[in-house]
Amino acid sequence: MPKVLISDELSPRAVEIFKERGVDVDVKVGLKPDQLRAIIGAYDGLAIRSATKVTAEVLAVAEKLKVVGRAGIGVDNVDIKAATARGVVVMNTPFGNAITTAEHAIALMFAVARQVPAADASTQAGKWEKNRFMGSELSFKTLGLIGCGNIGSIVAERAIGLKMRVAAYDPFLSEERAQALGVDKVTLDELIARADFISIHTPLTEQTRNILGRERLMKTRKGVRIVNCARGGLVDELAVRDLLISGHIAGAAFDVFSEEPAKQNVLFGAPNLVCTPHLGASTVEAQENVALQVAEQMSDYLMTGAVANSLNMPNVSAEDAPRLAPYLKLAENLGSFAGQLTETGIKAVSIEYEGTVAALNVKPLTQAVITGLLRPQLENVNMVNAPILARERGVDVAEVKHDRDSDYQTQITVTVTTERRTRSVSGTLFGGKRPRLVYIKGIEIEAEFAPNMLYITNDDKPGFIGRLGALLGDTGVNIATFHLGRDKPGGEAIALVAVDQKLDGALVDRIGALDGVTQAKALAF
Ligand SMILES: NC(=O)c1ccc[n+]([C@@H]2O[C@H](COP(=O)([O-])OP(=O)(O)OC[C@H]3O[C@@H](n4cnc5c(N)ncnc54)[C@H](O)[C@@H]3O)[C@@H](O)[C@H]2O)c1
Ligand SMILES: O=C(O)[C@H](O)COP(=O)(O)O
Repeated sequence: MPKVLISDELSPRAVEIFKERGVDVDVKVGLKPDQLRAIIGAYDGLAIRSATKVTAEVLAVAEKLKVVGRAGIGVDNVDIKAATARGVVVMNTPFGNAITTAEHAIALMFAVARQVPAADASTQAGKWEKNRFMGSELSFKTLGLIGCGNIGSIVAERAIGLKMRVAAYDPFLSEERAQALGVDKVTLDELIARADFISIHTPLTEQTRNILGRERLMKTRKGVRIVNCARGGLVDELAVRDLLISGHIAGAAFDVFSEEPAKQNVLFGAPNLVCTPHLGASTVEAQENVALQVAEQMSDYLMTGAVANSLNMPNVSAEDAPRLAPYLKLAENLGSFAGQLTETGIKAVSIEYEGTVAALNVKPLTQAVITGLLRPQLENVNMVNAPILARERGVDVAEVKHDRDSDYQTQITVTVTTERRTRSVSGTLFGGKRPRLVYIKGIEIEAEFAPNMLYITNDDKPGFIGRLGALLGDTGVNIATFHLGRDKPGGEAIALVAVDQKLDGALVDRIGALDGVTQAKALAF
């Protein structure tokens, strides 16, 4: 039974879902980094929000970990590169809290435009300062959105409903989408020059860090109001403080901070500042959504191999997962076959899909081929890190789908090019389930993959089979199956022999020395 650790506050729905789906679950919230490191080795999955930091150090000791599930959107607290390198799938729930967060941005915009929190504190302190709190209408003002993805788009729709004009800066926003939303697609400079309100909705990445830095903030319109419901680190907090004090910025609302929990921050105490403690996603509805979704996604992955909303793996739907399972086995075995026969550096691999398989989502199959191909050289390779490891090693990977009839109803061909040669191997599924080799180097041969196999190439001359059989018999090796193929009579022949035990190196050398043998290799699947 796979075991998951929930290390941040999640709706209890998550625990229910994990249990219903056969996943064991522990809830341990508020662990310090060293406490997390001490226990993470026991878990197959880790479910988090934004508090737990999934660092390279944590991942290094997460021996069994297969999946990190983020109940929410931002994954800047997960070292995705390190997770990928260790073969850990990282998934999030990209939509579950988007409406809630957009609503919070709108709420903060109103709060800062009408100084609601300060007016509330003053009123409850019995001051009745009716003339102190002069606000600004939102209607007909320009809202500048930096980032117009899921949350930014919802903010845009709501703002348009409030009669605001919306200008959006987002390099990935198409003109058509902007038109459909009713927003002006602008450059960042245009946005800075036009906006009365600026709301930021990008992830925190190396490109977006400090996107509202001091220089840019100083170019904003005097009296601008700024809302950050995305991530600390996107806006220069010290510059905002200075500009609030100077009066250039009329108000600012921050839900997120460069360091969280933000017990102290340079912004605190600045005039017309509204702060909330990272509450963007904190509604009952959003928390139910993300907890349920993350538990479903993680359980599906652990129990069936289905992958949804992953940031480092191609998605595999729950429907596709059982259909792909036998193909994954075939793909990995074909890659492994090629990898075990490859002694020198691999320069390129081409994976061709024909027949039924070509209609499937083949990305995971390609990753399975690369996994099998690299495993003889790299022990820790798996489907998640295989593409990166291949890229790091300069292996060019090509994936081709053929719309043509093949000899078999479904066929995968793996062609590996090394410095010395190009070798191809093809396989199919018998009965839709059982992986079979059907061609090696273009030579027809039909064989199942077995745990222990002997691969031999030899000259097609009489007497070889007898000599091989005698040697195996004399050394007590039992033959399970024996398959032969050749390119032409008297030409190059291949023998693929499944045996009942692991073959030792000395015996393989003796086989390699038999008359007519050009190569002998023990293979394991
Ligand atoms: N305060 C909260 O509780 C809370 C809740 C949910 C999400 N968030 C934050 O909000 C962010 C946005 O969430 P989302 O669901 O809209 O994500 P999203 O991926 O749908 O949208 C992000 C948008 O930012 C754009 N973008 C990327 N780089 C950019 C750049 N350099 N300049 C301008 N735009 C850029 C992308 O093209 C994309 O359209 C999340 O990454 C998360 O950090 C915060
Ligand atoms: O990225 C997110 O989903 C939000 O920042 C929410 O974070 P939280 O789950 O810690 O509230």
